[in-house]
Amino acid sequence: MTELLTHGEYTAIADTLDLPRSPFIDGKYQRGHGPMMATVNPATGAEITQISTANAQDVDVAVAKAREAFDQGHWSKMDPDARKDVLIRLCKLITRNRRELAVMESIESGKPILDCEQIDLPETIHCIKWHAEVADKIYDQTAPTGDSAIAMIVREPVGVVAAVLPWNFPLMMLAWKIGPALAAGCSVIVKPAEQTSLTALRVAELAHEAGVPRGVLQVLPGDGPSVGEPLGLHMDIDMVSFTGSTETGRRFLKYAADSNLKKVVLECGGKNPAVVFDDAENLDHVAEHVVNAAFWNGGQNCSATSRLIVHTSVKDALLEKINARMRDWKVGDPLDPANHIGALIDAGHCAKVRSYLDTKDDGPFVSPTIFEVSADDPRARDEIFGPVLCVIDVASNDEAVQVANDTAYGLAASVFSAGGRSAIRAARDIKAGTVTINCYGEGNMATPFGGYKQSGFGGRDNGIHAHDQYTELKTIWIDLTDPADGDNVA
Ligand SMILES: NC(=O)C1=CN([C@@H]2O[C@H](COP(=O)(O)OP(=O)(O)OC[C@H]3O[C@@H](n4cnc5c(N)ncnc54)[C@H](O)[C@@H]3O)[C@@H](O)[C@H]2O)C=CC1
Ligand code: BAL
Repeated sequence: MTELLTHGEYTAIADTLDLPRSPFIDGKYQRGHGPMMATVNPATGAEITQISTANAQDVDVAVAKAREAFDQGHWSKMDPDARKDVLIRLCKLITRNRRELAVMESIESGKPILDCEQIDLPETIHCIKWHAEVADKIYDQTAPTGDSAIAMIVREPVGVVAAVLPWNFPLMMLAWKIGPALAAGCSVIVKPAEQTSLTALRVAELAHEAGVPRGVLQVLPGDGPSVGEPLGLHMDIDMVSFTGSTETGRRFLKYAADSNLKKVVLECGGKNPAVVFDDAENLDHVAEHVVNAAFWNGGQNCSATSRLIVHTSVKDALLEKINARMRDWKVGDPLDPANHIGALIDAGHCAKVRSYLDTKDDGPFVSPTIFEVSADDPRARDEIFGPVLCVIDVASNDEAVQVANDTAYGLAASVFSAGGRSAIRAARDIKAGTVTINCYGEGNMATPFGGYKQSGFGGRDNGIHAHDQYTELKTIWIDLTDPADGDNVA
């Protein structure tokens, strides 16, 4: 585990960061044609720097460069083991610069430095490495055609990919997209969320230093309408991989329909249940997982547990333990390694989260909050995306599963029960992309992540399955019959 520095040492690093300030296009930072945009420290409200943003004109240039790079084949047709080596080099460069990246991430996103150092940075490196290692281990197939033909089913990189990212895990979501996309041989244009551009820009620079050819990884900072929309509508982008709100995800489906039917993969919102049955064992363990799941990253996590659906018989005992644990979650300055919850991303988001709470305080910090509500209360139905846990008590285990499924979302869920069969039955019955039993988690890099219903569309991040997103299947049919034997035309 990364050794932490002191609050003062992190502040000193923050004061001396060399910050990227423009789009990264064609292997270098270039001034964009959009307006200058302030990037702001959510914890202090202070401007960190001004960033030159991209606009539709820059999107056109970046797409042309990405296409040129793809068609030249220096990356897309590079031997997979050579591509792997370059990506491993990138991981080494990220590791060498991890402290700088962790601080950059913390001051721009409000995430606790503790998480940046011990979760986001290690996971980012692990993700890119994992997919790099896959690059030279995926085999193509041949189909069962019989003796008269051989049909090869080959994977080819999908082409030019736009990765449109959220602000809640700027580096990790970057890695979830570029890891498999670059490993597959695609050219990638990243649009970071407007609140969090810095680390994506810096990683693109490091990727270039590692040997990723120019045009293969480009980063266009800017807002949704100025950069996201032209990417979504572009006629020469083959695919969009998006993580963010369901509302914006829906827009990308429309953009695709209105342009070139580009492939769209969406990882969207959630209202994720933790279901606690009457036979749940070790309520301390349950409380620990529920608290982590609800409040990690200030609840700004698409897979955060935001509904605790608990059998009446264990509710009071469990809530007592949850309340006791919540007190350990310190909220405050993200650069202080003692804090577990930093600042929420911006004032607009704080106002949204607070509109569900009774508190009248303001400022960027929101303390963890628990409500007991009925299943139809808006707090139990809307994605609040803050450190807020709604508790719904139920009279039976069957009712718990029914309430768990009573949502438009289906990203993640957890089931706590000592009964192996009933827990597995519940895991099968809950409509969600990831269901954990007697723990909370998103799986690991080897397991696919994505949602049912309005939580997702078109594919999965992570696991070998992520590579399916970024490849097309091509059939190459070879006729083996001898023309001299007669008419072979099917
Ligand atoms: N699934 C997840 O991981 C996330 C969910 N959310 C949810 O979404 C809510 C709103 O947060 P936002 O930052 O507004 O999310 P968003 O979905 O609007 O933003 C995600 C990305 O989409 C881009 N975008 C926004 N509008 C666009 C448009 N018209 N065309 C193309 N691209 C566009 C943004 O610039 C950003 O890069 C949050 O309160 C939360 O409930 C937010 C971030 C991540
Ligand atoms: N937790 C990973 C995906 C997301 O929250 O955006």
